[in-house]
Amino acid sequence: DSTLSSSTYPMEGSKHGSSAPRDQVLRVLAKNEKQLSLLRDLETQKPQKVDFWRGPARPSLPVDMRVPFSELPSVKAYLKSHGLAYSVMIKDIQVLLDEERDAMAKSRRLERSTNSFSYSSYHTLDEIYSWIDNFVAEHSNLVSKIHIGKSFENRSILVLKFSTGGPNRPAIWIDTGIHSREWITHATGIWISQKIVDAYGKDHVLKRILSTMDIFIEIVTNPDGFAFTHSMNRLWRKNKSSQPGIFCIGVDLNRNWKTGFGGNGSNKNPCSETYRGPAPESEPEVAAIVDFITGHGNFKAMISIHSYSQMVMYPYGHSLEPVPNHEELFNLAKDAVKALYKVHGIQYIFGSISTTLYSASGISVDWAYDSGIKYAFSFELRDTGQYGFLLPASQIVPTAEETWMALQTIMKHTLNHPY
Ligand SMILES: CC(C)C[C@H](C(=O)O)[C@H](C)S
Ligand SMILES: [Zn+2]
Repeated sequence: DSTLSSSTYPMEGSKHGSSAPRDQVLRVLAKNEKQLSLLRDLETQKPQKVDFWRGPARPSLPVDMRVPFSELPSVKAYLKSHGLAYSVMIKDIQVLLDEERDAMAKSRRLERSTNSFSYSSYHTLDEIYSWIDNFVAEHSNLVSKIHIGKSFENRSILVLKFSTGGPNRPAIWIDTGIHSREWITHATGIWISQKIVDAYGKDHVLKRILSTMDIFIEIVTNPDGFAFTHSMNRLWRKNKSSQPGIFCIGVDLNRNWKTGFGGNGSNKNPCSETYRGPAPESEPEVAAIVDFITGHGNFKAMISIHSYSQMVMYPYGHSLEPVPNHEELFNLAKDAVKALYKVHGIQYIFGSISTTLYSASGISVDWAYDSGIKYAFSFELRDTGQYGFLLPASQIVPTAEETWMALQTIMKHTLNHPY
């Protein structure tokens, strides 16, 4: 029931998927709008020929697309016939998938033998949920676990609350994993959670932040999709909701929010990777967050973390209209990117979503902004395409360390600019 003909990768057990995919990821440099629209046409063909890892945005930004092995000849011919220059970015996805799975198996053996948790490895949903229980039990003075709802397939949706007391303090929201294939984001969310409890006693900025504000982190924002990336399709992006009579599965949870819902930059085709769903907040994973944040009523910042491309962006995605405090957000994004760069020399770009990347409607940070949360950002973590979503586990800690500095910059600004 995947939207792409041949792209299932049974991860557990079998060495090679049932369909030995040998899919490739091509990087296409479109010279102009005409060429970009030729690429967009590829997505809507039946059966879907390509899965955009980086969708058509602007001529200066590369388009990365995964092509099933069986479609490679026709897609390459299509590109050539339209004068679309391309290079092979990943020549055989299965090699990276095998390396990733072997690394996880090795780490799992070590974790079990030493009864420890490795912050430099990727984990399954069950491993993350049991880490959450141990983590909360170990740091109950600072952390608690909140159950904000159930996913479409009835999995618990969990949020970590970091608080030093006081009812309903001004709060900061961080979510990772809304797109299930963006594994570096869950791993970063876990590392950052650990960093908060580690640094709380020592880091004076963090101490100041937690003396007046609460921090909420939702690590697995799309649990059904995440479980599916481990079981059947590592490159799954959406949730797993289904509708009677509709063949394709899943809604893009970052197109299902009310603000700008249905605009261009989202797709009404259920087989599209950016399918917005039948109605705003139709998806339980989105409704749970909306209800929680609205019910709390005192959130001052939202940071939604994605991968990949190395960007820090702010609203709007659904319109080219600058938001009222766009200058403040531009300067804050610039400071965040500078703080990030200082750690490992990784260069991010920044700006508003619609001008920096592409128009995207029904996204979480536009909803947050229009709900009064003035400091709303969407991060795109490493890398810029060498590995894409299949970023090696060796880059988890370096990525998390630099992301932490960007987050601290935004949290400090929020603390110093109460509203
Ligand atoms: C704020 C938006 C544009 C983020 C983007 C997406 O949801 O498409 C990620 C890169 S997947
Ligand atoms: Zn994403």
